[in-house]
Amino acid sequence: MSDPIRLQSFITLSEIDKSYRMGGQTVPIFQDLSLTIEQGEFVAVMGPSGSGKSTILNMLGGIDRPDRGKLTIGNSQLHRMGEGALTAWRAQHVGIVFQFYNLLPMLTAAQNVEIPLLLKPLNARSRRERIRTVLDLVGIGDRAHHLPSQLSGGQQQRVGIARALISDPQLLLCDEPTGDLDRKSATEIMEMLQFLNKELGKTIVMVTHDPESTRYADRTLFLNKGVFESREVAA
Ligand SMILES: Nc1ncnc2c1ncn2[C@@H]1O[C@H](COP(=O)(O)OP(=O)(O)OP(=O)(O)O)[C@@H](O)[C@H]1O
Repeated sequence: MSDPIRLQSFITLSEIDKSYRMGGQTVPIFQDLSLTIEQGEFVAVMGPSGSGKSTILNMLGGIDRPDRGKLTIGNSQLHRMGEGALTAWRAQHVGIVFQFYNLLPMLTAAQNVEIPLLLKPLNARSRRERIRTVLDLVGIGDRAHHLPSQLSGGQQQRVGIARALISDPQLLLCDEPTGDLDRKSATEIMEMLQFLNKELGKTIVMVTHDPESTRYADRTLFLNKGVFESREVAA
């Protein structure tokens, strides 16, 4: 018998309103925004500065909350969760990859990757094994004891991806993952994300300004002033 949960979308934003308070004024970002993303999809989001791309990523990561509407990811109803529950949910279900890597400069690659595990009840050996596994997976097992300053931009981003993967989340949120990289490193990082999507089944939502990077996605969404435009991408 088919499992009805599997027939639902993995991510559903339904009639979302979101605004910010600025100097006593309310600035609306989204009104009635709806979107669905399937499990295992790789979705790119493009759009001009200020169109709301980061706000969407923040809501999907449980960092920011909608003012109104429903946001479900898997079986979790994020719009019903308080801050503590969202933090716990994020630690288990989401990995975030940043444009400027967000690595701590005084920690080695392995120590940076370990950070999300610090609050988990794991013994030192399983911790070390998991770290080694993800560093090998992203191709920098031989750089485990290097500091970020001893790594190239592409290698630092691999450490960032390893840190995002360490808790084995279903969802990866990538905020301009190639924005700080030259073309060759950008291509390597996009091939890595494609591998994680196609081979490991990670659902990926990636904000990008780089049309080349969208070629790796199943679907590209264009956001303009808080509204998704329907237009085709020239691959
Ligand atoms: N914490 C906040 N307080 C007030 N306004 C905010 C806040 N965060 C975002 N905004 C506003 O919301 C709008 C959307 O911002 P957002 O960062 O989502 O855009 P973006 O598409 O990611 O832009 P960029 O490409 O420049 O990063 C902008 O007008 C921004 O000024």
